[in-house]
Amino acid sequence: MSSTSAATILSASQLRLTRQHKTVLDNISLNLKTGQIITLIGPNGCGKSTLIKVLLGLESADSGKVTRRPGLRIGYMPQRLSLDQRMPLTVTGFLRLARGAGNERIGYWLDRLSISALAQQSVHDLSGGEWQRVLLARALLIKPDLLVLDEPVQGVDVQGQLELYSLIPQLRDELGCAVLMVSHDLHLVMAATDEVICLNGHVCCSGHPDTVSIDPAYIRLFGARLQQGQKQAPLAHYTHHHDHQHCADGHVEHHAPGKEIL
Ligand SMILES: Nc1ncnc2c1ncn2[C@@H]1O[C@H](COP(=O)(O)OP(=O)(O)OP(=O)(O)O)[C@@H](O)[C@H]1O
Repeated sequence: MSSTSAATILSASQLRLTRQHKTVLDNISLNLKTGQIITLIGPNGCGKSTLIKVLLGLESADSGKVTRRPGLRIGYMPQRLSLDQRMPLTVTGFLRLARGAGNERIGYWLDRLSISALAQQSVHDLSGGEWQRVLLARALLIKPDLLVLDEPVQGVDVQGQLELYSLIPQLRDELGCAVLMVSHDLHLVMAATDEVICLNGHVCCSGHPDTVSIDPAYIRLFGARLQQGQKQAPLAHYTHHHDHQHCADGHVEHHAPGKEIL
């Protein structure tokens, strides 16, 4: 399905949120359609997780509007999920707690995510990467219309990151859902996303990776492209090509044209 003709399932308009005198979200608007994969990127503390929580209705913005399609099923893989260490819980037991999770579906997703061998293992004994896959299975179990992944490759080794990112468009196709994810791994995520939104309190820049990747501004933002004959792209650098400055209290000071800050 072409994302331009697809239905909007979630939109945000002019979101603003301040916490302890710091502007965390400043005039954020976005539109997410069925089948679309949008990735939020930006430095630590730039508001990515907060934006996700506001979009999901877990936190309220001070102003602005979030509209979710009525009845929208959201599978959310949070950045962190603490479990009571004293509670004995196997992976299967944990997944059974998800809404609508029967043994057959649990078995399917464990197999699909290559973690069947962990089915009876205690959740407290999982490695970081294994736990991420279990959390992903949990998000998938509810047959989401929207899959929200907050840093899905945290604690995952490089091979595992490649596998997980290549899985995301497959899951989108299989479920016919939209995906909204947070990532720091620009070079890995480019192939697995339709649109990148670069956040730093406000939206610094955004666009389709194919278009953005041939734009000189993209190269300044995310590093050099693959050169002819080069087998591997250099790791993307996180640098901002800014026409504005972020002040300590979160407000943004704009500069006159020609006075850009790199
Ligand atoms: N309840 C709160 N009270 C005060 N400050 C908060 C609160 N919630 C978030 N913040 C601040 O808002 C900013 C954005 O936090 P957020 O977790 O959204 O960042 P992030 O982009 O997800 O960061 P990271 O990449 O490190 O996960 C941070 O500076 C954080 O300290």
